[in-house]
Amino acid sequence: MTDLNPYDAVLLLSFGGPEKPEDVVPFLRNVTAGRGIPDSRLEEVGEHYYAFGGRSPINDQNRALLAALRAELAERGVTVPVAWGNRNWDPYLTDSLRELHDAGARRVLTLVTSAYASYSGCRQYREDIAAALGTLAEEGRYLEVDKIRPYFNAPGFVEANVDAVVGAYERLGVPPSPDAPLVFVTHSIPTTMEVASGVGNPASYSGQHLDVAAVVASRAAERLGASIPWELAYCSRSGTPFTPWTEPDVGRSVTALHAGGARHVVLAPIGFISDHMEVIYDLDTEAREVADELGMPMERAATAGTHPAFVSGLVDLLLERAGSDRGEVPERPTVGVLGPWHDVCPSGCCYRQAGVDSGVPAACERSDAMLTVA
Ligand SMILES: CC1=C(CCC(=O)O)c2cc3nc(cc4[nH]c(cc5[nH]c(cc1n2)c(C)c5CCC(=O)O)c(CCC(=O)O)c4C)C(CCC(=O)O)=C3C
Ligand SMILES: [Fe+2]
Repeated sequence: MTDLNPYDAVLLLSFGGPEKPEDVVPFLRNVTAGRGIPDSRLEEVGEHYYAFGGRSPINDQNRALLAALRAELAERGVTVPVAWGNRNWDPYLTDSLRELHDAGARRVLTLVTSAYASYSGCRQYREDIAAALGTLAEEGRYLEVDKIRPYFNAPGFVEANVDAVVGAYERLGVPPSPDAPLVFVTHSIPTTMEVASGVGNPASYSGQHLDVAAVVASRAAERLGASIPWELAYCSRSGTPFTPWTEPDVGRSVTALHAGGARHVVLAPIGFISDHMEVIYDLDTEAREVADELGMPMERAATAGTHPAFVSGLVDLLLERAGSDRGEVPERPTVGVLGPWHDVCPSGCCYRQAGVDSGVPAACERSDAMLTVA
């Protein structure tokens, strides 16, 4: 039988986003607390949100994913509560965990809305979990939280992205070729974070993307009947101009492809799982302006969203993790060459800066037993 034992609750853990104009500034303060992001960048990012009525689509997308996960779990006979909590906005992680605790949960299995391993997509969420568990322990509420492995190379996520690339070329109406190349896009991160993401892992953040991109491109090419020239670009750089971040920016990439003779382009945001602000602003608004100015028809591939293969793949990962925890040896399917990531992070995994232990406690790693003693 399908069984989430020993876990008695599931938590969808995400970034959070503002829901109305008054939320924008306090949300940005939460995101950037102690991060050294210049005020000018914050004002600029605030404008992105105001341009969409002060509301990020991310919360509604998480509500939809939550509903889809509940339905898929129920379909498989798993009836545990499934909650949703955020790092930066209501519903906050601590409140969601408190509610789960008070409803009787003691062992919670988390999945974060970030598919790749890096400080921003892995350790930072684990730091938030540790902080929340600390707060709850002070209240006399004890919980243990585990997290599923990063799922960028899980078959369901990849299948959703293959469908998305095929769909984008169909809308473009032009087959893939050097005239119509594919640009995979993900969130830029500081190069120090990029280096740190590879320490103790089979590949760094960008290496993980390259591995998935190669598979997505070749499977989409098979379905489209033409090979796909592709590259990886980045969006949403912040920080000061003096700090190096992963490059090229997607706008530069599109411009360079045009200069090299391309006259159409497809963007595939494989770094993101839903059409949140980074996608609708940085790609659908900013990158589209670049393509429009060049007179280059552009299609943007869908994100995984609530694609059935993605949702059912996430449930597979929850069940897989439960099986491992029971001492079974479940299959851990992946695509590409890197293989499955660790279920439990090694203690030095995904620092913000390689070799620099910030001293901030992080949950879901090998040395966190103390945090979870009930
Ligand atoms: C790798 C990565 C992901 C993908 C993985 C994942 O999904 O987690 C991601 C997702 C997201 N990032 C988001 C929003 C923001 N990220 C910021 C800032 C930063 N992101 C970073 C990295 C990432 N971010 C980094 C290294 C910074 C610099 C500050 C720091 O070093 O920590 C800032 C501050 C202003 C700015 O500088 O842009 C904002 C507002 C939203 C919400 C969108 C919405 O509201 O719809 C989402 C899903
Ligand atoms: Fe971000």
